[in-house]
Amino acid sequence: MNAIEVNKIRKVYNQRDVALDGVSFTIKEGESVVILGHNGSGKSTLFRTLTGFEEPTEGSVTLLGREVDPGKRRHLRETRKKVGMVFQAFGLIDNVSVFQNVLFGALGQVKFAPATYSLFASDALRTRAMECLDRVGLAHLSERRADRLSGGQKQRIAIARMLMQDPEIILADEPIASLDPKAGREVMDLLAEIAAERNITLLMILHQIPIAKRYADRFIALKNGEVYADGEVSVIDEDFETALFGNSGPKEEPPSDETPQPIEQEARKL
Ligand SMILES: Nc1ncnc2c1ncn2[C@@H]1O[C@H](COP(=O)(O)OP(=O)(O)OP(=O)(O)O)[C@@H](O)[C@H]1O
Repeated sequence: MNAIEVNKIRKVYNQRDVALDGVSFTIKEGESVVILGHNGSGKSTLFRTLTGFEEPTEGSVTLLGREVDPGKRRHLRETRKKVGMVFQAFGLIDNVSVFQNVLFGALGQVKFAPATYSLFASDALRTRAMECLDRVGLAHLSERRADRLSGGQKQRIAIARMLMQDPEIILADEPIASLDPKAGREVMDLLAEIAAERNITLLMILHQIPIAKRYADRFIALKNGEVYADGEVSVIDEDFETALFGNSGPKEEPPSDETPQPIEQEARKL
């Protein structure tokens, strides 16, 4: 089955700024795919349309066999429950414990407001939260406040939180852009292992070509809002990089100030 189907998506802002221009692709269940492209090529807009945070001007998106329609809120919420998201800026709640952060990953499945949530969470959910923490190797930090963690630990907690959703698709938007190389490799190893062991479809935006080649099977390159190339990562060479990014190569990301991106604020409301 196809996990993701993107059909002739066009997104025009302010009736003149074309961010996506007829983007189509399909991603099979269990595939691991990286989106590449220079700044402004449309990667973030594509992610926002995939999850219904942005309505395409034309075209359609289907996730796990269900059409993504921002107008149908309940239907969309059901679809999003199966889509785990990981962001550059982690999106954790700083002043509560690691355990509570992970528990909040199941918020879509219960009725309580976040403030009272951890008081009323069932034993089954608590046990699952500890299992998710254990899977990312950080069960021993469950009682620590989230803002007292390193960047790599924060991202692993964000992954544990996402696992509470039991996702079938993971969308990772520059998951290691704020991390040093060692922490970045650990997070990528973890994401890749989890995706492989659970047959989760993994779609990532990455800027580092060597990382993309190591962790994805396939790439989709965007250029000026169009699919410039789509194929196996093994074909990416220096000539291709130059053609895609110009002579300067992909832009280095500045260190993150951990300000949540708009999509994260939206995602937290779910
Ligand atoms: N809300 C918006 N209003 C108007 N134009 C927008 C909006 N969001 C994105 N754009 C424009 O759409 C184009 C694609 O932007 P997008 O953020 O999707 O690119 P990107 O590949 O994610 O870039 P980056 O790598 O810098 O994050 C850009 O020209 C951008 O200026």
